[in-house]
Amino acid sequence: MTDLRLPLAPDLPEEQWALFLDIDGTLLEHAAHPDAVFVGDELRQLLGNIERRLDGALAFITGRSVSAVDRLFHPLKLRVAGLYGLEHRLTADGQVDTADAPADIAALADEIEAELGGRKVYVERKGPVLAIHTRAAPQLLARATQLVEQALTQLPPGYRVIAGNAGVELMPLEAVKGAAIRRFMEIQPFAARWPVFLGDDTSDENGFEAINEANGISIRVKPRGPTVANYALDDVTEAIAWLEANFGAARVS
Ligand SMILES: O=P(O)(O)OC[C@H]1O[C@H](O[C@H]2O[C@H](CO)[C@@H](O)[C@H](O)[C@H]2O)[C@H](O)[C@@H](O)[C@@H]1O
Repeated sequence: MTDLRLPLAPDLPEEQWALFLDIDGTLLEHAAHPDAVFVGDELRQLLGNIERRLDGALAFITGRSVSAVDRLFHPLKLRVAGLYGLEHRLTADGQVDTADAPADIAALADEIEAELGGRKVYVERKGPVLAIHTRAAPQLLARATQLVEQALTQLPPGYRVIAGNAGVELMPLEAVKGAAIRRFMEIQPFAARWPVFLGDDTSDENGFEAINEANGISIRVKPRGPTVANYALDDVTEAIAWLEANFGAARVS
């Protein structure tokens, strides 16, 4: 991992780009609850314009489920890797392919919710992925992490725990953003383009690795810790301004 003092993302030259975007903390400011984020019409319009200008080579790469993404950005529908790549929608209007879950984690979610649910902790059930959000109760992050790590010991092999942004998530090992990006890069309209990925979180690091391997442009928004990304942008506002400047109305891919 490289130093935190990364150069700011530069203006990109005219090229055939493929753009991959994390959502929370990159395109959207964080909110107290996952459903409380704000998606403005300007952002919807910008993303729609970019999608057209890149001939469709734009995909969300997110920890949210595809259905949650569609609800947030409605009526805009884009290509998506949801649940860290356990779900894929390879065309904007296509079907959602979902990987099999190694185990049913609903009972574990019930147990964690029974202890923490009434204490401002939100247990987000995403099928094979479980997110415990402690943004509204930061003093319970350590306990939430402990409970999820205990849950891991009750599951068959094939799961891992990662730190979320103000929370912790339990997910299958196959849930990795790098694999999701590589999958898109094998198909049209992404193949043979130069990949760009903007993300802000630990779970985005492996996406940056996939981008770096392909000699693409990896950008960490608001870097707070070690990162393998090549460039940085200060915050969500700067990320959107950079997207507008490089892929928005004034530019053609
Ligand atoms: O991969 P991402 O698109 O960045 O999604 C990561 C997780 O984002 C959401 O949780 C985070 O954002 C919430 C809204 O700001 C915030 O309340 C929470 O504390 C954050 O962890 C989403 O709810 C998760 O499912 C995603 O995995």
